[in-house]
Amino acid sequence: MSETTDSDVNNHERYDFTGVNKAEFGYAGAGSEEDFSKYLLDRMRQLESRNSMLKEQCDQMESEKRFVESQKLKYEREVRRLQSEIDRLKTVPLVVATIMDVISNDKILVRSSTGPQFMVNVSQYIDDDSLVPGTKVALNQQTLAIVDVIPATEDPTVSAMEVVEAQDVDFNDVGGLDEQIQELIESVELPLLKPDSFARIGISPPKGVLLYGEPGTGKTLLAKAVAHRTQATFVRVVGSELIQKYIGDGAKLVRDLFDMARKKSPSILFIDELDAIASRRLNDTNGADREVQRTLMQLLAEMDGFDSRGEIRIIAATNRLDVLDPAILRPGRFDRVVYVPMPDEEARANILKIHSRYMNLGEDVDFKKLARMTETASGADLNAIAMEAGMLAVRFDKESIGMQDFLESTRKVMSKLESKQEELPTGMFG
Ligand SMILES: Nc1ncnc2c1ncn2[C@@H]1O[C@H](COP(=O)(O)OP(=O)(O)OP(=O)(O)O)[C@@H](O)[C@H]1O
Repeated sequence: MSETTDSDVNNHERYDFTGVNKAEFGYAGAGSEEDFSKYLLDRMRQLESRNSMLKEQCDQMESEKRFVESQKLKYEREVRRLQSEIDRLKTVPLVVATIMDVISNDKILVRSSTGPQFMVNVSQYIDDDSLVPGTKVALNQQTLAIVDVIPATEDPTVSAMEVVEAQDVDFNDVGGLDEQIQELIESVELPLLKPDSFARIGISPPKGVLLYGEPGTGKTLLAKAVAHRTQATFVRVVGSELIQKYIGDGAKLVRDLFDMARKKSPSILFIDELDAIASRRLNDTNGADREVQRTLMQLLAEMDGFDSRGEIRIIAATNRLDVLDPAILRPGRFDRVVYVPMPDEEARANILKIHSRYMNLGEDVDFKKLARMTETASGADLNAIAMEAGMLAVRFDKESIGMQDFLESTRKVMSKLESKQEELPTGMFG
Protein backbone atom coordinates (compact mmCIF):
# COMPACT_ATOMS: atom_id res chain seq x y z
CA MET A 1 0.00 0.00 0.00
CA SER A 2 1.33 3.44 -0.95
CA GLU A 3 2.06 5.93 1.80
CA THR A 4 -0.17 9.03 2.21
CA THR A 5 1.84 12.11 1.28
CA ASP A 6 1.49 15.86 1.83
CA SER A 7 0.57 16.41 -1.81
CA ASP A 8 -2.50 14.32 -1.10
CA VAL A 9 -3.26 16.78 1.69
CA ASN A 10 -2.87 19.74 -0.64
CA ASN A 11 -5.21 18.10 -3.14
CA HIS A 12 -7.97 17.71 -0.58
CA GLU A 13 -9.99 20.41 -2.26
CA ARG A 14 -10.65 18.11 -5.20
CA TYR A 15 -12.91 15.88 -3.10
CA ASP A 16 -16.54 16.68 -2.61
CA PHE A 17 -17.84 15.51 0.76
CA THR A 18 -21.43 16.69 0.29
CA GLY A 19 -23.88 14.15 1.70
CA VAL A 20 -21.16 12.14 3.48
CA ASN A 21 -22.03 11.11 7.01
CA LYS A 22 -18.86 12.36 8.74
CA ALA A 23 -19.76 10.70 12.05
CA GLU A 24 -19.35 7.31 10.36
CA PHE A 25 -15.65 8.15 9.99
CA GLY A 26 -15.42 8.99 13.68
CA TYR A 27 -15.32 12.70 12.92
CA ALA A 28 -17.08 14.59 15.71
CA GLY A 29 -16.08 18.14 14.82
CA ALA A 30 -18.26 20.61 12.93
CA GLY A 31 -15.42 22.11 10.87
CA SER A 32 -15.23 22.84 7.21
CA GLU A 33 -14.81 20.25 4.43
CA GLU A 34 -11.13 21.08 4.44
CA ASP A 35 -10.78 20.09 8.12
CA PHE A 36 -12.66 16.87 7.48
CA SER A 37 -10.37 16.09 4.60
CA LYS A 38 -7.30 16.68 6.77
CA TYR A 39 -8.85 14.53 9.46
CA LEU A 40 -9.32 11.71 6.98
CA LEU A 41 -5.72 11.92 5.74
CA ASP A 42 -4.44 11.77 9.36
CA ARG A 43 -6.58 8.72 9.98
CA MET A 44 -5.21 7.06 6.85
CA ARG A 45 -1.65 7.75 7.94
CA GLN A 46 -2.36 6.27 11.37
CA LEU A 47 -3.93 3.19 9.84
CA GLU A 48 -1.05 2.74 7.40
CA SER A 49 1.59 2.91 10.14
CA ARG A 50 -0.44 0.52 12.27
CA ASN A 51 -0.69 -1.79 9.30
CA SER A 52 3.07 -1.81 8.73
CA MET A 53 3.65 -2.39 12.45
CA LEU A 54 1.31 -5.37 12.38
CA LYS A 55 3.12 -6.69 9.29
CA GLU A 56 6.44 -6.49 11.15
CA GLN A 57 4.93 -8.31 14.12
CA CYS A 58 3.58 -10.95 11.77
CA ASP A 59 7.05 -11.51 10.23
CA GLN A 60 8.56 -11.75 13.68
CA MET A 61 5.96 -14.29 14.77
CA GLU A 62 6.63 -16.28 11.60
CA SER A 63 10.33 -16.54 12.39
CA GLU A 64 9.58 -17.36 16.02
CA LYS A 65 7.31 -20.12 14.83
CA ARG A 66 10.05 -21.56 12.63
CA PHE A 67 12.49 -21.40 15.55
CA VAL A 68 10.05 -23.17 17.89
CA GLU A 69 9.45 -25.86 15.26
CA SER A 70 13.17 -26.52 14.93
CA GLN A 71 13.49 -26.61 18.74
CA LYS A 72 10.66 -29.11 18.84
CA LEU A 73 12.47 -31.38 16.37
CA LYS A 74 15.64 -31.08 18.45
CA TYR A 75 13.85 -32.02 21.66
CA GLU A 76 12.13 -34.94 19.95
CA ARG A 77 15.52 -36.25 18.86
CA GLU A 78 16.85 -35.80 22.42
CA VAL A 79 13.84 -37.68 23.83
CA ARG A 80 14.47 -40.57 21.40
CA ARG A 81 18.16 -40.64 22.40
CA LEU A 82 17.39 -40.65 26.12
CA GLN A 83 14.75 -43.30 25.61
CA SER A 84 17.20 -45.60 23.90
CA GLU A 85 19.78 -44.86 26.65
CA ILE A 86 17.15 -45.85 29.26
CA ASP A 87 16.38 -49.03 27.30
CA ARG A 88 20.09 -49.79 27.10
CA LEU A 89 20.58 -49.30 30.84
CA LYS A 90 17.58 -51.48 31.59
CA THR A 91 18.90 -54.49 29.60
CA VAL A 92 20.13 -57.41 31.68
CA PRO A 93 23.91 -57.67 32.03
CA LEU A 94 25.84 -60.21 29.98
CA VAL A 95 28.05 -62.81 31.60
CA VAL A 96 31.74 -62.69 30.71
CA ALA A 97 33.43 -65.99 29.90
CA THR A 98 36.52 -67.37 28.23
CA ILE A 99 36.38 -70.01 25.50
CA MET A 100 38.01 -73.23 26.67
CA ASP A 101 37.35 -75.41 23.64
CA VAL A 102 35.40 -75.36 20.38
CA ILE A 103 33.57 -78.70 20.14
CA SER A 104 31.62 -77.96 16.96
CA ASN A 105 30.36 -74.88 15.16
CA ASP A 106 27.49 -74.38 17.57
CA LYS A 107 28.80 -76.07 20.70
CA ILE A 108 31.45 -74.22 22.63
CA LEU A 109 32.94 -75.00 26.01
CA VAL A 110 33.38 -71.83 28.06
CA ARG A 111 34.47 -70.99 31.58
CA SER A 112 32.43 -68.17 33.03
CA SER A 113 34.20 -65.45 34.98
CA THR A 114 32.58 -66.78 38.16
CA GLY A 115 34.25 -70.17 37.75
CA PRO A 116 31.93 -72.92 36.38
CA GLN A 117 32.25 -74.30 32.86
CA PHE A 118 29.33 -74.51 30.41
CA MET A 119 28.67 -76.00 27.02
CA VAL A 120 26.90 -73.18 25.18
CA ASN A 121 25.38 -72.16 21.86
CA VAL A 122 26.53 -69.33 19.64
CA SER A 123 24.48 -66.50 18.14
CA GLN A 124 24.35 -66.84 14.34
CA TYR A 125 25.64 -63.26 13.99
CA ILE A 126 29.06 -64.14 15.37
CA ASP A 127 31.89 -64.88 13.03
CA ASP A 128 33.09 -68.48 13.62
CA ASP A 129 36.71 -67.53 13.02
CA SER A 130 36.76 -65.29 16.08
CA LEU A 131 35.80 -68.20 18.34
CA VAL A 132 39.13 -69.66 19.38
CA PRO A 133 40.22 -70.93 22.80
CA GLY A 134 41.34 -68.06 25.02
CA THR A 135 38.96 -65.48 23.48
CA LYS A 136 36.81 -63.53 25.92
CA VAL A 137 33.08 -63.62 25.09
CA ALA A 138 29.80 -62.27 26.48
CA LEU A 139 26.99 -64.71 27.32
CA ASN A 140 23.26 -64.08 27.55
CA GLN A 141 22.33 -64.36 31.23
CA GLN A 142 19.39 -66.73 30.73
CA THR A 143 20.44 -69.02 27.88
CA LEU A 144 24.21 -68.54 28.30
CA ALA A 145 24.51 -68.40 24.52
CA ILE A 146 27.50 -66.47 23.20
CA VAL A 147 26.12 -63.12 22.00
CA ASP A 148 29.28 -61.11 21.57
CA VAL A 149 33.05 -61.40 21.30
CA ILE A 150 34.94 -59.06 23.62
CA PRO A 151 37.90 -57.53 21.81
CA ALA A 152 41.21 -57.69 23.69
CA THR A 153 41.53 -54.20 25.18
CA GLU A 154 45.30 -54.15 25.21
CA ASP A 155 48.07 -56.45 24.22
CA PRO A 156 49.87 -57.00 27.52
CA THR A 157 53.18 -57.53 25.75
CA VAL A 158 53.03 -54.03 24.33
CA SER A 159 52.60 -52.27 27.64
CA ALA A 160 54.82 -54.59 29.67
CA MET A 161 57.93 -54.05 27.57
CA GLU A 162 59.93 -51.01 26.78
CA VAL A 163 61.63 -51.39 23.41
CA VAL A 164 64.21 -48.77 22.44
CA GLU A 165 65.95 -49.20 19.11
CA ALA A 166 68.77 -46.73 19.70
CA GLN A 167 69.96 -45.79 23.16
CA ASP A 168 71.65 -42.44 23.64
CA VAL A 169 73.48 -43.34 26.85
CA ASP A 170 77.18 -44.08 26.60
CA PHE A 171 79.82 -45.42 28.99
CA ASN A 172 80.95 -41.76 29.27
CA ASP A 173 77.70 -41.11 31.09
CA VAL A 174 78.63 -43.61 33.78
CA GLY A 175 80.68 -42.36 36.72
CA GLY A 176 83.08 -44.88 38.31
CA LEU A 177 82.20 -48.58 37.75
CA ASP A 178 85.25 -49.17 35.49
CA GLU A 179 85.53 -52.84 36.45
CA GLN A 180 81.82 -53.39 35.84
CA ILE A 181 82.06 -51.73 32.45
CA GLN A 182 84.98 -54.05 31.61
CA GLU A 183 82.93 -57.09 32.64
CA LEU A 184 80.05 -55.99 30.44
CA ILE A 185 82.35 -55.39 27.49
CA GLU A 186 83.66 -58.95 27.79
CA SER A 187 80.40 -60.71 28.45
CA VAL A 188 77.95 -58.69 26.38
CA GLU A 189 79.67 -56.42 23.92
CA LEU A 190 82.32 -58.79 22.49
CA PRO A 191 79.93 -61.72 21.95
CA LEU A 192 77.66 -59.38 19.99
CA LEU A 193 80.33 -57.60 18.00
CA LYS A 194 82.84 -60.44 17.52
CA PRO A 195 80.98 -63.74 17.76
CA ASP A 196 83.56 -65.37 15.43
CA SER A 197 86.38 -64.86 17.94
CA PHE A 198 84.51 -66.95 20.48
CA ALA A 199 83.79 -69.65 17.89
CA ARG A 200 87.43 -69.68 16.76
CA ILE A 201 88.77 -70.06 20.27
CA GLY A 202 86.02 -72.56 21.07
CA ILE A 203 84.47 -71.01 24.15
CA SER A 204 80.91 -69.97 24.81
CA PRO A 205 80.31 -66.50 26.13
CA PRO A 206 78.18 -66.27 29.27
CA LYS A 207 74.47 -66.48 28.51
CA GLY A 208 73.28 -64.00 31.04
CA VAL A 209 74.82 -61.33 33.21
CA LEU A 210 73.28 -60.49 36.54
CA LEU A 211 73.97 -57.04 37.97
CA TYR A 212 73.24 -56.67 41.65
CA GLY A 213 73.57 -53.77 44.03
CA GLU A 214 71.65 -51.12 45.87
CA PRO A 215 68.99 -49.06 44.12
CA GLY A 216 70.14 -46.17 41.97
CA THR A 217 73.71 -47.36 41.53
CA GLY A 218 73.56 -47.40 37.72
CA LYS A 219 72.59 -50.96 36.78
CA THR A 220 70.04 -49.86 34.20
CA LEU A 221 72.43 -47.18 33.02
CA LEU A 222 75.16 -49.79 32.37
CA ALA A 223 72.77 -51.99 30.40
CA LYS A 224 71.62 -49.05 28.29
CA ALA A 225 75.18 -47.95 27.63
CA VAL A 226 76.21 -51.39 26.42
CA ALA A 227 73.15 -51.47 24.15
CA HIS A 228 74.26 -48.17 22.69
CA ARG A 229 77.81 -49.38 22.09
CA THR A 230 76.64 -52.47 20.26
CA GLN A 231 73.82 -50.71 18.34
CA ALA A 232 71.53 -53.34 19.81
CA THR A 233 67.82 -52.88 20.49
CA PHE A 234 67.20 -52.46 24.20
CA VAL A 235 64.22 -54.49 25.40
CA ARG A 236 63.38 -53.86 29.06
CA VAL A 237 60.88 -55.48 31.38
CA VAL A 238 60.35 -55.06 35.08
CA GLY A 239 59.91 -58.34 36.98
CA SER A 240 57.36 -57.02 39.46
CA GLU A 241 55.20 -55.61 36.66
CA LEU A 242 55.20 -58.97 34.85
CA ILE A 243 53.73 -60.58 37.93
CA GLN A 244 51.37 -57.93 39.23
CA LYS A 245 49.86 -56.54 36.07
CA TYR A 246 49.22 -59.67 34.12
CA ILE A 247 48.32 -62.42 36.52
CA GLY A 248 48.07 -65.63 34.55
CA ASP A 249 50.01 -64.15 31.66
CA GLY A 250 53.51 -64.05 33.17
CA ALA A 251 54.77 -67.19 31.41
CA LYS A 252 53.28 -66.10 28.08
CA LEU A 253 54.89 -62.71 28.49
CA VAL A 254 58.30 -64.25 29.01
CA ARG A 255 57.80 -66.19 25.76
CA ASP A 256 56.71 -63.02 23.97
CA LEU A 257 59.68 -61.20 25.42
CA PHE A 258 62.16 -63.65 23.94
CA ASP A 259 60.25 -63.63 20.65
CA MET A 260 60.49 -59.86 20.56
CA ALA A 261 64.22 -59.99 21.38
CA ARG A 262 64.74 -62.49 18.55
CA LYS A 263 62.74 -60.38 16.12
CA LYS A 264 64.65 -57.22 17.00
CA SER A 265 68.09 -58.81 17.21
CA PRO A 266 70.80 -57.86 17.77
CA SER A 267 69.21 -57.02 21.07
CA ILE A 268 69.84 -56.72 24.75
CA LEU A 269 67.11 -58.08 26.94
CA PHE A 270 67.14 -56.27 30.28
CA ILE A 271 65.11 -57.79 33.11
CA ASP A 272 64.90 -55.33 35.99
CA GLU A 273 63.85 -56.50 39.48
CA LEU A 274 64.65 -60.11 38.63
CA ASP A 275 63.98 -61.05 42.27
CA ALA A 276 60.24 -60.51 41.68
CA ILE A 277 60.11 -63.55 39.39
CA ALA A 278 63.13 -65.51 40.57
CA SER A 279 63.00 -65.51 44.33
CA ARG A 280 63.43 -68.74 46.26
CA ARG A 281 60.22 -70.64 46.89
CA LEU A 282 58.89 -69.78 50.32
CA ASN A 283 55.36 -71.07 50.25
CA ASP A 284 54.19 -73.50 47.63
CA THR A 285 50.49 -73.46 48.36
CA ASN A 286 49.70 -69.90 47.52
CA GLY A 287 48.32 -69.11 44.05
CA ALA A 288 50.40 -65.99 43.54
CA ASP A 289 53.54 -68.01 44.32
CA ARG A 290 52.60 -70.63 41.76
CA GLU A 291 52.18 -67.86 39.21
CA VAL A 292 55.69 -66.60 39.99
CA GLN A 293 56.99 -70.15 39.70
CA ARG A 294 55.40 -70.64 36.27
CA THR A 295 56.92 -67.38 35.06
CA LEU A 296 60.34 -68.37 36.39
CA MET A 297 60.15 -71.85 34.84
CA GLN A 298 59.38 -70.25 31.49
CA LEU A 299 62.33 -67.89 31.88
CA LEU A 300 64.65 -70.81 32.68
CA ALA A 301 63.30 -72.81 29.74
CA GLU A 302 63.85 -69.88 27.38
CA MET A 303 67.40 -69.40 28.65
CA ASP A 304 68.20 -73.09 28.34
CA GLY A 305 66.98 -73.29 24.78
CA PHE A 306 69.00 -70.30 23.80
CA ASP A 307 72.22 -70.19 21.80
CA SER A 308 74.77 -68.21 23.78
CA ARG A 309 76.57 -67.29 20.56
CA GLY A 310 73.44 -65.74 19.11
CA GLU A 311 72.60 -62.11 18.71
CA ILE A 312 70.69 -61.72 21.95
CA ARG A 313 72.26 -60.93 25.30
CA ILE A 314 70.41 -61.04 28.58
CA ILE A 315 71.18 -58.70 31.43
CA ALA A 316 69.19 -58.81 34.65
CA ALA A 317 69.32 -56.57 37.68
CA THR A 318 68.32 -57.03 41.29
CA ASN A 319 68.70 -55.36 44.65
CA ARG A 320 68.26 -58.71 46.44
CA LEU A 321 70.81 -61.34 45.44
CA ASP A 322 70.15 -63.07 48.78
CA VAL A 323 66.57 -64.07 47.87
CA LEU A 324 67.24 -65.45 44.37
CA ASP A 325 66.47 -69.06 43.55
CA PRO A 326 69.86 -70.79 43.05
CA ALA A 327 68.46 -72.37 39.84
CA ILE A 328 68.73 -69.02 38.13
CA LEU A 329 72.48 -68.79 38.82
CA ARG A 330 73.42 -72.23 37.43
CA PRO A 331 75.88 -72.39 34.52
CA GLY A 332 74.14 -71.67 31.23
CA ARG A 333 71.83 -69.18 32.88
CA PHE A 334 72.98 -66.07 34.71
CA ASP A 335 76.52 -67.36 34.93
CA ARG A 336 78.21 -63.99 35.29
CA VAL A 337 77.28 -62.11 38.45
CA VAL A 338 78.54 -58.56 38.73
CA TYR A 339 78.31 -56.47 41.87
CA VAL A 340 77.53 -52.80 41.23
CA PRO A 341 78.72 -50.97 44.35
CA MET A 342 77.76 -47.63 45.79
CA PRO A 343 80.10 -44.96 44.35
CA ASP A 344 83.32 -44.17 46.24
CA GLU A 345 84.52 -40.60 46.74
CA GLU A 346 86.20 -40.33 43.36
CA ALA A 347 83.20 -41.84 41.55
CA ARG A 348 80.85 -39.48 43.40
CA ALA A 349 82.81 -36.44 42.19
CA ASN A 350 82.72 -37.90 38.68
CA ILE A 351 78.99 -38.56 38.75
CA LEU A 352 78.30 -35.00 39.95
CA LYS A 353 80.49 -33.72 37.10
CA ILE A 354 78.66 -35.88 34.54
CA HIS A 355 75.25 -34.66 35.65
CA SER A 356 76.24 -30.99 35.64
CA ARG A 357 78.35 -31.00 32.49
CA TYR A 358 75.75 -29.10 30.45
CA MET A 359 75.03 -26.63 33.26
CA ASN A 360 76.48 -23.16 33.58
CA LEU A 361 78.72 -23.59 36.65
CA GLY A 362 80.33 -20.91 38.81
CA GLU A 363 84.10 -21.09 39.35
CA ASP A 364 83.75 -21.83 43.03
CA VAL A 365 82.03 -25.22 42.54
CA ASP A 366 84.22 -27.84 44.24
CA PHE A 367 83.10 -31.37 43.31
CA LYS A 368 85.76 -33.00 45.52
CA LYS A 369 84.37 -31.25 48.57
CA LEU A 370 80.82 -32.21 47.60
CA ALA A 371 81.93 -35.84 47.10
CA ARG A 372 83.30 -35.88 50.67
CA MET A 373 79.95 -34.63 51.97
CA THR A 374 77.86 -37.29 50.18
CA GLU A 375 79.27 -40.54 51.53
CA THR A 376 75.98 -42.47 51.53
CA ALA A 377 74.64 -41.11 48.24
CA SER A 378 73.98 -43.34 45.22
CA GLY A 379 74.39 -42.26 41.60
CA ALA A 380 70.68 -41.44 41.48
CA ASP A 381 70.99 -39.27 44.62
CA LEU A 382 73.95 -37.41 43.11
CA ASN A 383 71.92 -36.82 39.96
CA ALA A 384 69.17 -35.40 42.18
CA ILE A 385 71.69 -33.09 43.91
CA ALA A 386 72.89 -31.66 40.59
CA MET A 387 69.31 -31.16 39.36
CA GLU A 388 68.24 -29.51 42.61
CA ALA A 389 71.25 -27.12 42.54
CA GLY A 390 70.23 -26.11 39.01
CA MET A 391 66.64 -25.55 40.15
CA LEU A 392 67.82 -23.33 43.02
CA ALA A 393 69.83 -21.17 40.61
CA VAL A 394 66.79 -20.87 38.35
CA ARG A 395 64.52 -20.03 41.27
CA PHE A 396 66.77 -17.13 42.29
CA ASP A 397 67.27 -16.08 38.68
CA LYS A 398 71.06 -16.48 38.78
CA GLU A 399 73.47 -16.41 35.84
CA SER A 400 75.21 -19.61 36.91
CA ILE A 401 75.09 -22.31 39.59
CA GLY A 402 77.39 -21.56 42.52
CA MET A 403 78.85 -23.73 45.30
CA GLN A 404 76.22 -22.28 47.64
CA ASP A 405 73.46 -23.82 45.47
CA PHE A 406 75.21 -27.20 45.52
CA LEU A 407 75.67 -27.05 49.30
CA GLU A 408 72.01 -26.23 49.76
CA SER A 409 70.82 -29.01 47.44
CA THR A 410 73.26 -31.50 49.03
CA ARG A 411 71.89 -30.67 52.47
CA LYS A 412 68.34 -31.16 51.21
CA VAL A 413 68.92 -34.49 49.40
CA MET A 414 71.16 -35.95 52.12
CA SER A 415 68.73 -35.16 54.94
CA LYS A 416 65.95 -36.85 52.97
CA LEU A 417 68.24 -39.83 52.48
CA GLU A 418 69.10 -40.09 56.17
CA SER A 419 65.47 -40.15 57.19
CA LYS A 420 64.82 -42.87 54.58
CA GLN A 421 67.80 -44.97 55.70
CA GLU A 422 66.55 -44.97 59.27
CA GLU A 423 63.44 -46.78 58.08
CA LEU A 424 65.32 -49.45 56.04
CA PRO A 425 66.60 -52.80 57.34
CA THR A 426 70.38 -53.11 57.07
CA GLY A 427 72.68 -55.88 55.88
CA MET A 428 71.18 -56.63 52.48
CA PHE A 429 74.54 -56.42 50.73
CA GLY A 430 76.92 -56.99 53.64
N1 LIG B 1 77.38 -44.58 38.15
C1 LIG B 1 76.53 -43.63 37.72
N2 LIG B 1 76.97 -42.66 36.91
C2 LIG B 1 76.15 -41.70 36.47
N3 LIG B 1 74.84 -41.62 36.78
C3 LIG B 1 74.34 -42.55 37.58
C4 LIG B 1 75.16 -43.62 38.09
N4 LIG B 1 74.39 -44.41 38.86
C5 LIG B 1 73.16 -43.88 38.81
N5 LIG B 1 73.12 -42.78 38.07
C6 LIG B 1 71.94 -41.91 37.82
O1 LIG B 1 70.86 -42.45 38.52
C7 LIG B 1 69.80 -42.80 37.63
C8 LIG B 1 69.19 -44.09 38.07
O2 LIG B 1 70.13 -45.14 37.91
P1 LIG B 1 69.73 -46.59 37.41
O3 LIG B 1 68.31 -46.62 37.00
O4 LIG B 1 70.74 -47.04 36.44
O5 LIG B 1 69.88 -47.36 38.76
P2 LIG B 1 69.57 -48.86 39.06
O6 LIG B 1 70.76 -49.40 39.73
O7 LIG B 1 69.10 -49.54 37.84
O8 LIG B 1 68.41 -48.66 40.10
P3 LIG B 1 67.25 -49.66 40.52
O9 LIG B 1 67.91 -50.78 41.27
O10 LIG B 1 66.42 -48.79 41.43
O11 LIG B 1 66.57 -50.07 39.26
C9 LIG B 1 70.45 -42.90 36.26
O12 LIG B 1 69.56 -42.57 35.24
C10 LIG B 1 71.57 -41.88 36.37
O13 LIG B 1 71.09 -40.59 36.07
